[in-house]
Amino acid sequence: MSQMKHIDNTPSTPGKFKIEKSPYNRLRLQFSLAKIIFWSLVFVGLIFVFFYRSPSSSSHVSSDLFRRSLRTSSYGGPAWEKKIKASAKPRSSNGMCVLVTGAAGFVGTHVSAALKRRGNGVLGLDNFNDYYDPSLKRARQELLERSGVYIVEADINDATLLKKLFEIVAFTHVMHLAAQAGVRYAMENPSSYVHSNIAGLVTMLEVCKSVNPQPSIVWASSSSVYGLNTKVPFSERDRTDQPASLYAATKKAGEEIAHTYNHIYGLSITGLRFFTVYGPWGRPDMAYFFFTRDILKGKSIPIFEAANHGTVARDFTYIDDIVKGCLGALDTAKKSTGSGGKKKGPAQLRVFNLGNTSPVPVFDLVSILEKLLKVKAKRLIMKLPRNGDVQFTHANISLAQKEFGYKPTTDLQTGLKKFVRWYLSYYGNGKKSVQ
Ligand SMILES: O=C(O)[C@H]1O[C@H](OP(=O)(O)OP(=O)(O)OC[C@H]2O[C@@H](n3ccc(=O)[nH]c3=O)[C@H](O)[C@@H]2O)[C@H](O)[C@@H](O)[C@H]1O
Repeated sequence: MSQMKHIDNTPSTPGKFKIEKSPYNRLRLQFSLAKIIFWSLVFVGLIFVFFYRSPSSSSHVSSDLFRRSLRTSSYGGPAWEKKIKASAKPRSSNGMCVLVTGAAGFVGTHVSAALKRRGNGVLGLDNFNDYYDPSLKRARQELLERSGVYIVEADINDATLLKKLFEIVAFTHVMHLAAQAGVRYAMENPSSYVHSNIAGLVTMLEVCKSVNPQPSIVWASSSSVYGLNTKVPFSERDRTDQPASLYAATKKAGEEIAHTYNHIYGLSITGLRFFTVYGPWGRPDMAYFFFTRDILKGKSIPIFEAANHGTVARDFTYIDDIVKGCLGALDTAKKSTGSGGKKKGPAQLRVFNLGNTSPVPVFDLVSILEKLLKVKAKRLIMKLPRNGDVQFTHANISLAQKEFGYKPTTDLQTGLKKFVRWYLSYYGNGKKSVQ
């Protein structure tokens, strides 16, 4: 009888679901249905994740977007390629042809203009981000366009675009200046440093290693890699394993990444450790720049001092000297040895300090500005914040001097005079607002 009951309760065909008659079986059916629905959803979800989140498909998505933008906007098309070719064409047939990343930036603009002036082919690349007033970057772009340098508007993380640029032009050199700069901002927006200074650098090197011929690369490292090093003046042989800010750490990481790409792929790479570069068309986030703005506005300026009233000083380096250093590094860069992503032999790997060799206390910087602006500064003495600033920097430049005759010639007084003249002509007497 119990067996009968069992058989009776077992459905023979879907149409004969006697189970419905039993509350227990109804529950079991509902449970099974719920299980089927649940696992189906999980399955569909996994398929979704696989197709939409896998690196290869996301690169398809981005390359699709790129292709779309090639067709519809300023990217792509014969007119776009013509502009690129014209900008990158050297005056003489065996001349250098340089891709300058961060071309609308402070150093990028000056280096691009100098290269163009001496007859090199130059193409700029910049993402025009709003870390500081983008209208200043646009003004620099206009300046460059007037001298025949075209800037492609894109991010260095856009590998598809980078590859496309190398298809259009066989760049002999890359001057890689695009970066997230600023020591203190790294506390506010750390990921922007990883995005530009690490991921962006790797993207750029990946493209450079895979193209044929591989270009030689010169790129911007920073004096900040010396971090807590106390041995002065800073020499390239000194330790750089104690960065004091995330900015410094990403630049130091960049130097190690450069070693890897040189070692594995035969890329010729030169890193330049810039020491607090200043001058006309400079960066508004830097002290000399916003001190000028605030002194003119009658606002107080925070001047940092170290413990026990210790002097904070910088080896301020004028932009024209830095430009000479960049050109010297490009001119002495040997060819990369790899091709098609394969190393054929050892390649050049260098690091140079580009500083001024005479540190000046920030107090003196302010005194010089007061005289030039003819306005008394409202000084607000503050303790050096623990957010990345180091007490002093001082470059030993003998290596760059030996290798390409680097010799800075502008003292802070002379350089600031040129900066102030530019500032007043660009912004007026503090009336035009600086963001
Ligand atoms: O050589 C570098 O590798 C770096 O140089 C630059 O960093 P820094 O040398 O720190 O320049 P910058 O901020 O102008 O401060 C100058 C001085 O003013 C002091 N300072 C600063 C701000 C303030 O409010 N008060 C103050 O006294 C401050 O303590 C310092 O002593 C670049 O920004 C950076 O991107 C990187 O390229």
